[in-house]
Amino acid sequence: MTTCQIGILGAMGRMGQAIAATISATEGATIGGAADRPTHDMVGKPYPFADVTLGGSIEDLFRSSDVVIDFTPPGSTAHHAGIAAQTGKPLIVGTTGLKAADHAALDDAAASTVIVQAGNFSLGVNLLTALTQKAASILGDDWDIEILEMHHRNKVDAPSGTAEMLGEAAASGRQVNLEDVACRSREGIIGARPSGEIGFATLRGGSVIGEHEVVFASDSERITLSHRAENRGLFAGGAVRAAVWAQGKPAGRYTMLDVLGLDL
Ligand SMILES: NC(=O)C1=CN([C@@H]2O[C@H](COP(=O)(O)OP(=O)(O)OC[C@H]3O[C@@H](n4cnc5c(N)ncnc54)[C@H](OP(=O)(O)O)[C@@H]3O)[C@@H](O)[C@H]2O)C=CC1
Ligand SMILES: O=C(O)C1=N[C@H](C(=O)O)C[C@H](O)C1
Repeated sequence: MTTCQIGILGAMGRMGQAIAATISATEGATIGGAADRPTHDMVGKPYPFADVTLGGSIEDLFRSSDVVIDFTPPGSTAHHAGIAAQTGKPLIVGTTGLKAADHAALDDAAASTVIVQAGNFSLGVNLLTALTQKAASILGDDWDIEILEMHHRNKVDAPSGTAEMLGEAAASGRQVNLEDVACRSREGIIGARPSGEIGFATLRGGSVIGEHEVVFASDSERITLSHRAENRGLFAGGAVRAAVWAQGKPAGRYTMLDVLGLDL
């Protein structure tokens, strides 16, 4: 069995550390390299979670790896996608808060390599998106859809990538474009809720790993679909599974649903 050498980008972060622990416990996978922000204090020193030196060069990380997993803050994804395209090595993107330009760069890179991108790599959340789409396709506009999320105080983007995935699933179930019906924040005298709106609410506090609820509310009953992450290992496990899956796949843009073989 050949070993998949996985490079970790954002290796000193919360997710980087969880990914290192997962790779170390995964048969058939090893850490091909670890890199973080070039100005990070630890660059050039031994990476505490594997027998490699922490690097600051993304190009070097791609060179030493078969596949790279990227969980870095928003802002660098388009750059990372460009290097994946140049090297032809698969890139697994967990970063959230992506903008249209990031998605365009990922689409471009997917012409020459494998890109797997997901706002959430857990099995439970990906199943929740399927359930959300199904419920939204059955329930009419007299059911209001609201998506609630809570995360730790250090999260920098809102709504979460998962909330956006759930919003996309609800909109697709209703056969509408999310951007035409989304309301991502409310304040002041906002008037009555428009029919067909898909609303979002963001909570931040403490060390919450990730909690999401999709509420379907009618005049006489309410359905709530929810997911709670108990640790970061579930995201890391999904990302490492995606990295191993990506090896040898044809160039293209994929999601965790492709990796899991779930057909929405
Ligand atoms: N899709 C999914 O399933 C999940 C996605 N996420 C997403 O992953 C991302 C990271 O989350 P988390 O690990 O909690 O964040 P952290 O801030 O803990 O970790 C990010 C790491 O990346 C480093 N970094 C910053 N800029 C760069 C760069 N240009 N190149 C390389 N490394 C860099 C940071 O260094 P420094 O702190 O010094 O700047 C830090 O060590 C977020 O967007 C989050 O929403 C998180 C969990 C699950
Ligand atoms: O930043 C986080 O921590 C998380 N981010 C992802 C998101 O934005 O949905 C996934 C998970 O909920 C944790």
